Amino acid sequence: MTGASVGNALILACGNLLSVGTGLLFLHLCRLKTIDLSERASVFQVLLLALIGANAGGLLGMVAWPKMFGGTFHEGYFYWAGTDFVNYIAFLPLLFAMPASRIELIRSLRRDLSQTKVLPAITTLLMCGLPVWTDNPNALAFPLLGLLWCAFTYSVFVTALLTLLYCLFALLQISRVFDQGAADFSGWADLMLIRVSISSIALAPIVVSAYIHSTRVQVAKLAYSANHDSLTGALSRAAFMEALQDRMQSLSDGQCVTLFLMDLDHFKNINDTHGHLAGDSAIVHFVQVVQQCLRAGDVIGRIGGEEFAVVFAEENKEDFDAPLIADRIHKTLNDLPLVLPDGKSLPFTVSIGIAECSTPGDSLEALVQQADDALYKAKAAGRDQTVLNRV
Ligand SMILES: Nc1nc2c(ncn2[C@@H]2O[C@H](COP(=O)(O)OP(=O)(O)OP(=O)(O)O)[C@@H](O)[C@H]2O)c(=O)[nH]1
Repeated sequence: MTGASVGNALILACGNLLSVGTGLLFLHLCRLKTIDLSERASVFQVLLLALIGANAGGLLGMVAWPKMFGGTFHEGYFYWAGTDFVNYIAFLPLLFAMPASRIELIRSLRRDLSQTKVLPAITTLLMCGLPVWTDNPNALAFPLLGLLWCAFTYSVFVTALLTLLYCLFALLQISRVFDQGAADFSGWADLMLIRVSISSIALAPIVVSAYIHSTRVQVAKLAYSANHDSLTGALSRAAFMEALQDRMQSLSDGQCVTLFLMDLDHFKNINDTHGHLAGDSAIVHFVQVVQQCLRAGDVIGRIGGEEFAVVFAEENKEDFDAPLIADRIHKTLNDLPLVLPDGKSLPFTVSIGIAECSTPGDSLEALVQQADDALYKAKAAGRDQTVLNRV
């Protein structure tokens, strides 16, 4: 199909198989199913994979080149290895950054190349005009600035896609200039050198993108652990107070902010009788029960050891029935007791203090104080019940 003789076609196919097979063997020996480009070390893995695969191809090139084109061994090695290296660097990042599903892929493209974010891609495209206009291979480094802007703006996948397009464009441009004799190439060595330089240029945006992505992932993890309780996943005290403050500030006429303070009853007994681990399980179980009784947008926080709070999403003062929700929590906790590892169930109860405020400008401290008073009353009245205070 390529016009090569059967023998040559066989050699080309063997070269590709050897190169790809060696790369796969490398992944297998490193116990890597794939390379996660959001890891910082991933670019070095891609580089190593490309070098190993390209060198395997180069070894076959040493044998094949003199037979096919009558050149020397070392020409065969450099041509073959260089071509494979550029191909690997162009395609591997895209392969490893490819989203798992087609839906994810389309979503990623839509998100990154939406009207508001398309400028870096367009700028890169325009920058590719300079090498075309000048027919000078040195100008092929010019679009790197645009690609780096893309790396700062887009996901690793979209950056890898744009980088691949740049590589294809650059390789075509070099071949065109080489074929026309438009530039001062002194032979295959120069051609290969510039191809390998293109792959180095192409690696730069991938390095930047992988670094930015892994930093974002780390920051998101840190932010999550700073704002959430590690045992239950509920908001931490500080993050909950911030959410409550936001709710109070966005309060408008006709709405109310409702705060639940909930404290597990005789929790010390659970720890003393069943051990601390059972106590931890009871805390986790309680949060799951409460979450079942809430709607999306309602926020639960862990305020202290066995004390929790809930603030509800925007509520219409007339329609919202806070005691009804509290009753649902009591009932669900009663119906679904914690089951211990030995199969025995461990029933426990909760006391709930509710405070509501419907006047914009009321203070958060007053609301918390009212809920705390209500909780104290619920405890004093015998526990396993709810008391409501209105600010
Ligand atoms: N297992 C476990 N226990 C906790 C945790 N945080 C707090 N506690 C325990 O919760 C208990 C709270 O005890 P108290 O404040 O006396 O309250 P209580 O026994 O629940 O009694 P009342 O609140 O008056 O009904 C203490 O024994 C704490 O050690 C936790 O994360 N895990």
